[in-house]
Amino acid sequence: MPQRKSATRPEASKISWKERFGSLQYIPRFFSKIRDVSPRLFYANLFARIVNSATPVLLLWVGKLILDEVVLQIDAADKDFTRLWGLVAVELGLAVLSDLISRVINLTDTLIGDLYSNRSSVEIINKTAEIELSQLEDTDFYDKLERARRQTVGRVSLMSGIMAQFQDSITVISLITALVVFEPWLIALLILAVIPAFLNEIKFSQKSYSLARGWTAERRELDDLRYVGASDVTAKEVKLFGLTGYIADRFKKLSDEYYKVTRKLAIRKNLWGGVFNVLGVLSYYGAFVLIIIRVVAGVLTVGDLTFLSGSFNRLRNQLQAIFFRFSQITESSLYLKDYFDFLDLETISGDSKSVIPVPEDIRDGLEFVDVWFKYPGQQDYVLKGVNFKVPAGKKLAFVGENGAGKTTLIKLALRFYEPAKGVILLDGKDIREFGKQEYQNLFGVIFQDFVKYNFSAGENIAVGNIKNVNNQTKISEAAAQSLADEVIATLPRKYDQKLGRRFTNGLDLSGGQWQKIALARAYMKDAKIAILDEPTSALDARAEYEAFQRFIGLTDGKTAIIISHRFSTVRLANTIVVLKDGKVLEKGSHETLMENNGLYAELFSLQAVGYH
Ligand SMILES: Nc1ncnc2c1ncn2[C@@H]1O[C@H](COP(=O)(O)OP(=O)(O)OP(=O)(O)O)[C@@H](O)[C@H]1O
Repeated sequence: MPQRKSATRPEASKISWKERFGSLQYIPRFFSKIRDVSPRLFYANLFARIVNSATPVLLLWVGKLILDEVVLQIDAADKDFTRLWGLVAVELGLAVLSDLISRVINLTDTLIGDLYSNRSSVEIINKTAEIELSQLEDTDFYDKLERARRQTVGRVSLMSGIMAQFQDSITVISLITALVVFEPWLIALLILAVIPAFLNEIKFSQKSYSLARGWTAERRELDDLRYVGASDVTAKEVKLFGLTGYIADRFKKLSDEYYKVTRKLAIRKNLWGGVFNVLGVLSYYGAFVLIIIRVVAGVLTVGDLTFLSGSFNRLRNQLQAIFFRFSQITESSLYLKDYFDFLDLETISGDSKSVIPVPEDIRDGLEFVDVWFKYPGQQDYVLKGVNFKVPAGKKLAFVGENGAGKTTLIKLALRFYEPAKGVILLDGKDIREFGKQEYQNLFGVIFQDFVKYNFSAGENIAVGNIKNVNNQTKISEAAAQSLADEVIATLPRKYDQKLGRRFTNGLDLSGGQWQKIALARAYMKDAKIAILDEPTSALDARAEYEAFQRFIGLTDGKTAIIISHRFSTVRLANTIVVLKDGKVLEKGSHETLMENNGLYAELFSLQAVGYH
């Protein structure tokens, strides 16, 4: 594995102040989404915050009145504590109320946060479904998706952050008003105390975002290494090949590099933060001394002293919190930009305006006419002028060496990608003219890398046509057709047996058993065109032969494409297309190809020898 040099690292891709603050424009859209999750909770939260924003200044004010009353009573000849106890009761009431409201705020924050995070996860899942495979395979795009996904939790704290900001701003306004009325010069001191710390905060949070963003790919690599090094899926190989040291080492190297840059930034941020904080403390004590002097001179009362110094201190802390949070908010809203960018992403090849209906029944067949294709961002063509036809109701098989382009042909037939040149026709019509969804619905496809869902056995079959997830008859029939019923009969909880090892009570199957389950998906829907891309490679030779014979028998009269490396299977097809380096080398029935004595005949004989 080539080691990358630190010099080639994306040294904190620069983000301008405009970009930084520009991202705040996403906040209204973000809030309207939050409100829509639950207007009741949202407005309750807002109301509670408004009420609670007034309590600090009220508490300080009542505290001042209490002290003044105490001083009054000390000197009074006729002591009367009625007012004093009344004030203490008010103070107590305010404190209890403030605590209760804080709890309401916390509760509604959590509830809205949970609801919103659930909803946005669903949104991301839905959006991903709309996106073209070619986009999903693009690294830049994948980074964007990654950032959007990672932020599900971050967005919740962003919400409470903004709400708290709103609440604190009201508190600050009330405290400032109190200070302006009493001692306006205190405000000047206050500005001196907080502005430098604020600028420092902004500067460093911007740097840390740039850094994290610049390192997205590396952080993804770290995640991947963490997964490879510590997962049940990889454990077998990692242990056997003794890879732990190698993986841990790679992880350590990369994470150390990342740590070094983040440490440097964290130290600088905290050093400067410390300096500016001292400035803040000095200004507070400056203000304190000035107030004391005025109290001693008799201009202010002792109550005023506690009120003003309390207000000043509270205001300083509150302002610092606001500024600190502000930089967090602008940082999170940069992620918000990633999230909305993702949601707003144009799905590239949407249907053209005038789509034509897909055929009810395939009459002519599926035809590739001089199809050329290369993967996005790649230099070389993977398909180079491919021509073949799957006549309606017939079975066609692809054979060819690894990497010849068989799966790519399927991806093109399914419109996951578009040909660079040439055209694919269904019943004589360019497949791009059909509505994509309707067109893709014509197919029943099982890929070689089919997904092993951590669902029940029944659901794992039903995914072939999820509408029928509750139709046990249909699921059992499909299982019987693919011989998955024999596998299911051995499971303790039969169709309800959870598969996979991820969850407790889950049961893993052998490769061949999984394939039988996956194969059953092909029988779940009455697809017009069935495609099996090597989903039977883990079956033993006899089982695969049997599976295909059944498949051909059960889909009699249906159009089907089969990819297999086993010639005993391939020969069952009506037409066989031999691919080599993205070109069709030969095509015809088994008999014709054997007579031709070309590559097919050679490979067939080679395998036949292997069987004897
Ligand atoms: N997403 C992709 N991006 C770039 N290149 C790809 C991608 N998928 C496949 N390729 C390349 O396209 C070529 C054809 O791959 P394809 O999967 O179609 O081969 P195949 O004939 O199905 O092989 P196998 O028998 O091993 O399954 C290969 O050289 C492969 O490296």
